[in-house]
Amino acid sequence: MDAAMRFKTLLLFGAPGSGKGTQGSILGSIPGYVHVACGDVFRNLRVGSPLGKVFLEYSSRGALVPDDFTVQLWRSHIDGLVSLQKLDPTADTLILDGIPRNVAQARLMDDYIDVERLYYLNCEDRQKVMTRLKRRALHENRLDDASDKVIEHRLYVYEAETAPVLNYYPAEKIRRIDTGRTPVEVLATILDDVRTLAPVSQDEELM
Ligand SMILES: Nc1ncnc2c1ncn2[C@@H]1O[C@H](COP(=O)(O)OP(=O)(O)O)[C@@H](O)[C@H]1O
Repeated sequence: MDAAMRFKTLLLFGAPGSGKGTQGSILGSIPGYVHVACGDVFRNLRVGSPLGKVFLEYSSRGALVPDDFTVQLWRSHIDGLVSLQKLDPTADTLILDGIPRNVAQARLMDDYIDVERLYYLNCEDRQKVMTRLKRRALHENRLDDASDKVIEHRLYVYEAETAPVLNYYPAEKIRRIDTGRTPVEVLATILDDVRTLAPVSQDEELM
């Protein structure tokens, strides 16, 4: 893709259970913003399909799915949104959650996305994170968060493979947000910043 055609993108970044999905789905309901959660793209694969089997094989033990496979799947999901006209590459801003999850993915995605901000949702309280993940596992029937062992492994993978992504993007694009607070407070902090980046609407330009 032409470099000038890269998707304007805001990244939601943070450990499992840090609230990326909660914030992403709210932000994605704002006109002009489209939320894509990589985990949801995987979970929507049919369990019996070859791709669905690959996903289950890795996610059930809390491991990352291989990079090429992940970025290709993400890319075809995005292409699908564009062809269904749910995403307008010339006007919309992508809100990505759960991808890139390591530096190799960040590199593979550079051709497609222009990262304007990375919101680093950080929760110091590990116990709070464990509680959130277990509650979600019960509600959403998620295999990966059903056992302490798998959760521990997911948190380990985050520290070892995902956290280094923070050094990949320029520091001035990163905003660190404490997610020990309520979702409303976290949202307000993100929105305060998002509005400084929001494109001026055509109506305003005409005024
Ligand atoms: N970008 C990615 N790269 C590799 N694996 C991924 C990626 N996104 C999701 N997965 C797989 O899907 C699982 C669930 O991801 P996700 O729903 O984003 O969980 P959470 O937000 O709780 O971390 C991960 O543990 C991993 O196996």
